[in-house]
Amino acid sequence: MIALQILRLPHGAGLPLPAYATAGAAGMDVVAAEDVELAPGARHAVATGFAMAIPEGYEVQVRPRSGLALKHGITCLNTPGTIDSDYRGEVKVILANLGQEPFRVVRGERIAQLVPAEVIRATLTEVDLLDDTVRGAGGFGSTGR
Ligand SMILES: O=c1ccn([C@H]2C[C@H](O)[C@@H](COP(=O)(O)OP(=O)(O)OP(=O)(O)O)O2)c(=O)[nH]1
Ligand SMILES: [Mg+2]
Repeated sequence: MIALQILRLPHGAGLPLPAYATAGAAGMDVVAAEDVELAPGARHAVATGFAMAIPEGYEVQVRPRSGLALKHGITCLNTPGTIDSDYRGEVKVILANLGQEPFRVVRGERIAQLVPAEVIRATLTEVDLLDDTVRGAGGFGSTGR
């Protein structure tokens, strides 16, 4: 459990803050703060009406909702979206319509979910040679279908 600070922005007035739908839900559902019509193939950074402060060492991932994906072809284009711990701007959900029909995003409807995660940072050491492995440079289906 981590504590997130959330700041409601003026256009988020009256909207529910992100919330877990059930006791065991992994993600907090996020609602849209604007109405948007998404044509097939279109994308839009949908306003959520809030900003937040995430503790250092964590991120928050923005993930699609499977119901919207399955029924309407609506996904988060950059899934999982990354909210950095030092970001203080409005959280936006980059929705894309991969379906065949126009999709209407309605203010107040749940469009995505937020999942906090621990961040492991790395240091880089430049070397002249990498160690040998059985896989070597094989990838992208090298082991068969
Ligand atoms: O779905 C998303 C993804 C990102 N962001 C915000 C928070 C994040 O901290 C910032 C930058 O995101 P990212 O690093 O993915 O984008 P970038 O293209 O690398 O932009 P930047 O140069 O600002 O890091 O944009 C969102 O609100 N929603
Ligand atoms: Mg970035």
